[in-house]
Amino acid sequence: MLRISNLRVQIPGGPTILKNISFEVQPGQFIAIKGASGSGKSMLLKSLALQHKWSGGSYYFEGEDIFKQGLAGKLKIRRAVAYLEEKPSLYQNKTSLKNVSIGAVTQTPAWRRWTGMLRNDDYMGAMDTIEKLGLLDKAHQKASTLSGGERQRIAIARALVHGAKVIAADEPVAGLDPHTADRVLSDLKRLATEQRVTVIAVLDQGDWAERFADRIIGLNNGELVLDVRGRRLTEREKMLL
Ligand SMILES: Nc1ncnc2c1ncn2[C@@H]1O[C@H](COP(=O)(O)OP(=O)(O)OP(=O)(O)O)[C@@H](O)[C@H]1O
Repeated sequence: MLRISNLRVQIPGGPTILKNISFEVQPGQFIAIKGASGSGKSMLLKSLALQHKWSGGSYYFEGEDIFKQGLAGKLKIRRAVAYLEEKPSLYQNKTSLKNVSIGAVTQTPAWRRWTGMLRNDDYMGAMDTIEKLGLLDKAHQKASTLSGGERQRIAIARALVHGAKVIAADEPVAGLDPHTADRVLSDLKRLATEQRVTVIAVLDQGDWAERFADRIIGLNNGELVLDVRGRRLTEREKMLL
């Protein structure tokens, strides 16, 4: 579904943040990214979502060479790969439902952001997705009153409603209590197994990666040093990170 070859990100006149990163991603996989602070985890997710410029490498999405397609290719990725920040930005004064249906700031025409108007099919689709994430009782609550875990799940619903096939979540459980973190990751896991949504999440703390992911990718100093499937990391592998 995604094929990344020799991804390189260099800051102009500055350091190289990612070097020769290559891997493939299948639909429905739940991939955890691990690595020390500054190893390039966020940059990798941003690069996959084309939120940061690539300095080199090739990017195939569903068999098509994205960079050869110019703007059309970039728009495809922007739609298909949703980058979720650690603390998702929501419109605080709008309800969960409006946040989910209006969409992310970058994807929404200005007039819809201002009016908050919804079409009927937007409304139904948004409510269905909110229900799938177990937040039906929060649909009409203002975003400013949601808990951290609820905000994460509303951001996930928003991404799905707007056509995301890949959720690239940057530390989605940082700062959440264990019960809430479990809930967020269980929802992501369910989306992966039942709806074939691909999840790529930075999961650095505790054993979340081992518990939820079916694959762990490890970064060290901008390089991919581990790609392990279906098992825990060995002590020797942990030393590589
Ligand atoms: N725009 C930028 N300009 C210069 N350096 C940058 C830029 N963005 C990231 N970096 C550097 O790239 C490196 C990797 O950053 P990144 O945020 O991807 O790390 P990370 O693995 O997510 O770290 P953490 O776990 O601390 O969030 C860091 O050293 C960071 O300072």
